[in-house]
Amino acid sequence: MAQSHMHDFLKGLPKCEHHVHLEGCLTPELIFSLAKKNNVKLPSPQDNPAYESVQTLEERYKHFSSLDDFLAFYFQGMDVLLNESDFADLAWAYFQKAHADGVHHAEVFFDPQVHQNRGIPYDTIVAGFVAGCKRAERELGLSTRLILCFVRHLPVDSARKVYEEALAKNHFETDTIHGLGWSSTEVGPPKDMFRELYDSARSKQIRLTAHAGEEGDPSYISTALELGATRIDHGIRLIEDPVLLEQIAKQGTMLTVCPLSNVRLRCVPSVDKVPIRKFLDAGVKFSINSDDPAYFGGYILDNYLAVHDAFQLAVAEWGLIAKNSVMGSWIDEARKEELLRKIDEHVLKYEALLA
Ligand SMILES: Nc1ncnc2[nH]cnc12
Ligand SMILES: [Zn+2]
Repeated sequence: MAQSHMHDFLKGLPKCEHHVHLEGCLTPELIFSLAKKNNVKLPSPQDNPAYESVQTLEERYKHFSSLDDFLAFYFQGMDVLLNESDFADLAWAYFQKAHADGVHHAEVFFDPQVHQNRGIPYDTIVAGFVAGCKRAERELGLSTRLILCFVRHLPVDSARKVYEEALAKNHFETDTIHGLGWSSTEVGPPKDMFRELYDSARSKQIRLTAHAGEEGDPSYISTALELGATRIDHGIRLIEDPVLLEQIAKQGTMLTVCPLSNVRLRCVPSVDKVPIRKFLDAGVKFSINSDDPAYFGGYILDNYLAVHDAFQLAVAEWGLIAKNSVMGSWIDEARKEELLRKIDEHVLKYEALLA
């Protein structure tokens, strides 16, 4: 297919995004403007991480040496979020961009422990993000899911505290928060540090996902599965364990792959080394996602285009990826049917266009 047609096809292909951190949508422009509005003092150019200007920050983002090097900037950037409206505006900015990129359904992560640690109340964070989600549903027709992420660099006690607060407020039963994940630094803290919390959540039928197999070896993935995760965020190192790979393919567990993130965080040297072709050949289901688009040089469509550049997938293969993304979403059957139909129509139109 001609390149320009392929761009139009991928832009219009109905997408689901399952792996995007709302705090990872905080662009350098927004960091500097919110710092000014909220009177937050950013670290000086001599500090690490350093904040001098939008341009120097953007430049620095091109040279992350690892996940932890990135996380220092990611957690620092969040300091500028103070008010409910800051959280709502951040989510809304993401949803507008996602909608323009052809996203119909978005499942978004947030890291409440990190905000609570700097004195922001749980209610401020959740009310702001929920408002952004509701606005996207109302004004853009997107369906949304909000996933609370435990972070691996803070004590389990702080995760327990936020989990208990969400439970006490009935946020899981009222579809305010639709599931739990874990993220942040991978190698170092105990692999199963959230065992007790995930056991409890599992007994309450709360949906579970987990970041695993990004920098960490495949045993991080098997631990996440053992603790009850039904999706794996990243999971690219699955390719190093053929037995686990076969098990995941057989179970139909979906990986939420983030190609541009993997390159920026040096998990792979280039997009063509993300195991897209291997996953397709092995029947491993995956979606393609942006992770932290403000930090990694692209939103979801940029990730789709980068994968296409690297792998030259056929229209039918893109149709399969889009449909697997729908099937791996935490939505009801009717919404799944609706999105699957839209994908079929879109694929048919482009096949016909080029026949
Ligand atoms: N890529 C990533 N890996 C782990 N934790 C994260 N938090 C935000 N982005 C992340
Ligand atoms: Zn992530």
